[in-house]
Amino acid sequence: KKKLEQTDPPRVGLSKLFPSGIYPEGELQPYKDDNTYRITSEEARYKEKLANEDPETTYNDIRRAAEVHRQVRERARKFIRPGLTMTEIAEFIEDGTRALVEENGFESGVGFPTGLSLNHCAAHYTPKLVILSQGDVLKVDFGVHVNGRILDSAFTLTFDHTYDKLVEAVKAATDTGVREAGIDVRLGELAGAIQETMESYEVEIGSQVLPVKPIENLSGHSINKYQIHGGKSVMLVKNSDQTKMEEGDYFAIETFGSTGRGRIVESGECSHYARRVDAPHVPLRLTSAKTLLKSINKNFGTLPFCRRYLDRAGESKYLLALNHLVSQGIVQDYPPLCDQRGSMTAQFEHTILLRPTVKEVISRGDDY
Ligand SMILES: O=S(=O)(c1cccs1)N(Cc1ccc(F)cc1)Cc1ncn[nH]1
Ligand SMILES: [Mn+2]
Ligand SMILES: [Mn+2]
Repeated sequence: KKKLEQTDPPRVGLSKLFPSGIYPEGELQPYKDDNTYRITSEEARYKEKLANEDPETTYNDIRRAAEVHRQVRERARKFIRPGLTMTEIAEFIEDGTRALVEENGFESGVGFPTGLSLNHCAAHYTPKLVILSQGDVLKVDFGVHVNGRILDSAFTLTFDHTYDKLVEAVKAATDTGVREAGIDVRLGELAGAIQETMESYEVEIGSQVLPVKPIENLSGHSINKYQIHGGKSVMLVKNSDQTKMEEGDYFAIETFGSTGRGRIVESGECSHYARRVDAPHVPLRLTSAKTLLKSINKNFGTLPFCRRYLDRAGESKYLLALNHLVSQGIVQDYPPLCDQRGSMTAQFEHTILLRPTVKEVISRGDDY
């Protein structure tokens, strides 16, 4: 009997490819110095067993999300070529994600809007009527969730070799961040390690030699159930944040390098939003805001969404209501984050899990 395989474009739900319901573990990295445990190794193994005893546990959910991410991105990397529009690329990724994760209400689906940030723009940017060009540096950042466990991973695509050193610098810096992360590691220290790797690279553009700068006001972040930003941030430059990474934390380790200022500003029309987990219960005067909030709660809860997703959910003429929800602090806006025009930025991002006995790089693939 021929083995059932994934198609291209990707459309076969993963439950068909993994009938056992058990999804592959990510890359395991031992913690740097094992004696940092606050608990004995027997206790650690016992906790491990509890958390991992049957395939329906949390670990298995995010591993399923990671396998979807790997299979979609493997095909997206081949599909994405100059001449395509950003909308065609976003729809390829989201249609593939929805099919493979077998989208089903709040149990599984797209984790957040696909980010397709071009050139000097680093994050939260998905231009509509823009066509990809040969010289572009494209950051592809998309998410998959299973039962609210969000897999957040991103990579950079280029179509010529001009910025190879920038891409190499950021891939190395993200791998440093992944390698140095661990239970009890201080966030400020981890940022210093990332900065050191990033700054050891430079890019030769014609006769110019440009240093690769970490983008000082972007960061990695902890991730909670249905909450893309869990409250802890991993900056990309050394700082005095003594906050420690803790056992059981999920972290998105993402680094950004730039040939520009190394600093982003919010710029352009916002497309990414999310209802705040701690949204205040303010009485809404604007009826349209009340109905839009109901639609956001029904369709997305606290998962990030974008205007395309509101259209897809049947909403229309919602901009005033959306801006009102933002001004009332009920919805958080995530505008495009861009360095100076003419500069180039790159990104790589992995989601890791700090298990009691071992660090798991859940989103690791043979591509990055
Ligand atoms: O910049 S963030 O807002 C942030 C970083 C640190 C603290 S909050 N952000 C979280 C997020 C916001 C909106 C989304 F639609 C998806 C994710 C990081 C990120 N963007 C893409 N991948 N990862
Ligand atoms: Mn991301
Ligand atoms: Mn992230």
